[in-house]
Amino acid sequence: MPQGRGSGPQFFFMREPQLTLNPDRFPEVPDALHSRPEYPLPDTSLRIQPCGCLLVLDSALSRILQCSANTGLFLNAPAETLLGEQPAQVLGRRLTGKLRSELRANERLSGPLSLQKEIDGRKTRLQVNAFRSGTIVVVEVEPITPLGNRRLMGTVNQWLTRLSRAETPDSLMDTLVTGVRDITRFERALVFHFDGEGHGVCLAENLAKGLSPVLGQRFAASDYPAEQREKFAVREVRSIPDLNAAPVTVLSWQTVSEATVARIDASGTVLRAPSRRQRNFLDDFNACSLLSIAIVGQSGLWGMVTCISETPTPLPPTLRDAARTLVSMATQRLFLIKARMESRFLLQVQESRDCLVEDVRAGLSPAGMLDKYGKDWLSLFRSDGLACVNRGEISAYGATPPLKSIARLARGLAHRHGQGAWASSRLRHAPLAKGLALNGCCGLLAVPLPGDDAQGWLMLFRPEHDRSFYWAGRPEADALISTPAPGQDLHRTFRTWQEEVRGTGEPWKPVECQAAVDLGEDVALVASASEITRLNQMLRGEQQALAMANDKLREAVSHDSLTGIWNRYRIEQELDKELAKARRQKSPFCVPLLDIDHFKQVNDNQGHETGDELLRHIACEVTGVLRQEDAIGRWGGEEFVVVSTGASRVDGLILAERIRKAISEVSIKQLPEGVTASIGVATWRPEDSRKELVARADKAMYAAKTGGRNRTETDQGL
Ligand SMILES: Nc1nc2c(ncn2[C@@H]2O[C@H](COP(=O)(O)OP(=O)(O)OP(=O)(O)O)[C@@H](O)[C@H]2O)c(=O)[nH]1
Repeated sequence: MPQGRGSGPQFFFMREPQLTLNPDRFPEVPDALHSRPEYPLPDTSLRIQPCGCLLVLDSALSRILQCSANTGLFLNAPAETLLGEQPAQVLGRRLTGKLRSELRANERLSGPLSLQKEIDGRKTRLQVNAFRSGTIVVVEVEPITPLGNRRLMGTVNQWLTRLSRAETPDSLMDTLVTGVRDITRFERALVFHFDGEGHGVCLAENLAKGLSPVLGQRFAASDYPAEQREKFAVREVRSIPDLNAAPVTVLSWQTVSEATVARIDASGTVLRAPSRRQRNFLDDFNACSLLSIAIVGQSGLWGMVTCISETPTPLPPTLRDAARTLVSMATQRLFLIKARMESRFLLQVQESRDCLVEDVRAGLSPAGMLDKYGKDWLSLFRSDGLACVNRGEISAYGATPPLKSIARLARGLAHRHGQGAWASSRLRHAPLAKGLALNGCCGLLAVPLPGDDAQGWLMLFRPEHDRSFYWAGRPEADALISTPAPGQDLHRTFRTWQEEVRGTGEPWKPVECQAAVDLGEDVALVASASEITRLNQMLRGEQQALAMANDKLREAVSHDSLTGIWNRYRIEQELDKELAKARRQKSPFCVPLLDIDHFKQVNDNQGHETGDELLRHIACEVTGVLRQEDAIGRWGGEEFVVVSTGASRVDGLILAERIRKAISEVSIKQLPEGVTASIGVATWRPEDSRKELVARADKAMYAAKTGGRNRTETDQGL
């Protein structure tokens, strides 16, 4: 808390004005001014500080409509002699012409102008600032006090160089407060930043020995209402060299209508007298002088540099402008550093996204993505947990709420789908998390995954981030007095109050939300590519199964399931083909039909299984003794038909004997003595149908059976 150090000397600009006024109408004007009560000048509500004087001109800069009561001190012309006169009389023709031409196109001068006056026999340089406000022009005049031995330019340049070398916001702010204090000689220089709720946080401080620091303290938004902050972002500078210096009245020319007087808004002046709010703020610090310079970013007032002293601090416009130059340089540097930090972050996210997109072909599922990139993403987004809800499936990585809660969160977010990211650092208090187990997660950044089902989300979770806020005064108490009743004293006791903030996560930055939205788009892309890959794989699997089923079907249609050789249907086809060929080419062929002898006994004695095994062996052995171009098929039961293409009767007989021999050599474990077969060989005749041909082979086979079995007969003579 700042400590008082006693009151300082009176402000040096305060001199006795020359004008005399009615004390009833101008009670705040020092007594010396009230010696001419008959002087009927209309009062205005505007008061200025006595360190300069002010003129209000008409739009064409041809008349002085109003002026502060102290013009005599600075312009060598008492107020009553100026009202209604031409400004050129007091400002000179050249300066008035310059003002006129600059303010023709612009609202404000591009830079201050200067004026020289001889006051009390001494040449005095004055700084002139002017701006348009509606139909009037406000001109402020301040003396440029010599700075003695101070080499202001050199000092400013040194600080500008140091600011340009700062690499982090913290070092920049530290350099800024040190530089501004060095130039202005205030006792304390601070940087305040306004957070999202309008509270001011002291981020940097440079102060004289013996003063208590306020670094890190927070000032409630009610200390500096939003409307004031907005105005300050435009005005940019507030200077109060001496809070206790008596304000000077601004007087109006009698012919100026009351309506015009009422419309005059000179709140943009540097010289305007301190408001009650500013008085209270300075009282809190036991201070009596102030200089505030706004730090304005693209989205408005980011913060301000505030200098205060417990004693009056003369602040000639040159020093004020020098401090302003430092702040303006630091502002540019601050947003540059921030932009660089953000683009570094975005670049890292982009690199991760590039890797992810390369995985499109790999068909990485959401769970696979979290496994592969989860660690990187958590570190990039300063989070502890990640979840992906996609097509009803939930994948989680790191410290997240239970899957059930994630599903409920996704359902709660569903109506927001397509509206962009949803972020909270107080998840526990969000209606959508009501009653859910959160496993200590306090921050959630959820981005919708673009897609057909409009239900997908990428979620980032942050843990609880305990913080202690040190408030300069109790915020609730301030809120109570922010709209005081008339006459109520705005002053409050200045003391710090510690607020322990629990149950919240670290707030999400806008750039993090944007990066998460971009990442979500890629996650959705890879997830849908993975879905397509999965469907394709399924389709390929199904196609393979279908092909196998077709093969099996084809096999079943043409092959005998027990022996694996052709079945009757297929060997009949082969017979038909061979018959057609033989007819066409007049080429002979013969058909050996073989039947296992006493096969029933094998079944009866050794069992059906053994019978089957024997059939398989016989089919295999017989196939083995056939030529490549011959075909064999199971005709039924223990009967087999061979089609021996191009074979004559003799060839057929030789083949049949080879077959018979092969069968007689078949032996299996259960039937070591083996079996024999009887074979009937039919030879093609030109008039043959399939039926006739096979019937002759069958007859020949029966002849072999009846002839004693284990022998071959032909159809000769049949
Ligand atoms: N294990 C097995 N037996 C079969 C199969 N198909 C037919 N059989 C049997 O084969 C036997 C054929 O018997 P039979 O027609 O009496 O002829 P056989 O016992 O071989 O006597 P002959 O032909 O006169 O030498 C029957 O017992 C059928 O049940 C089969 O796929 N597996």
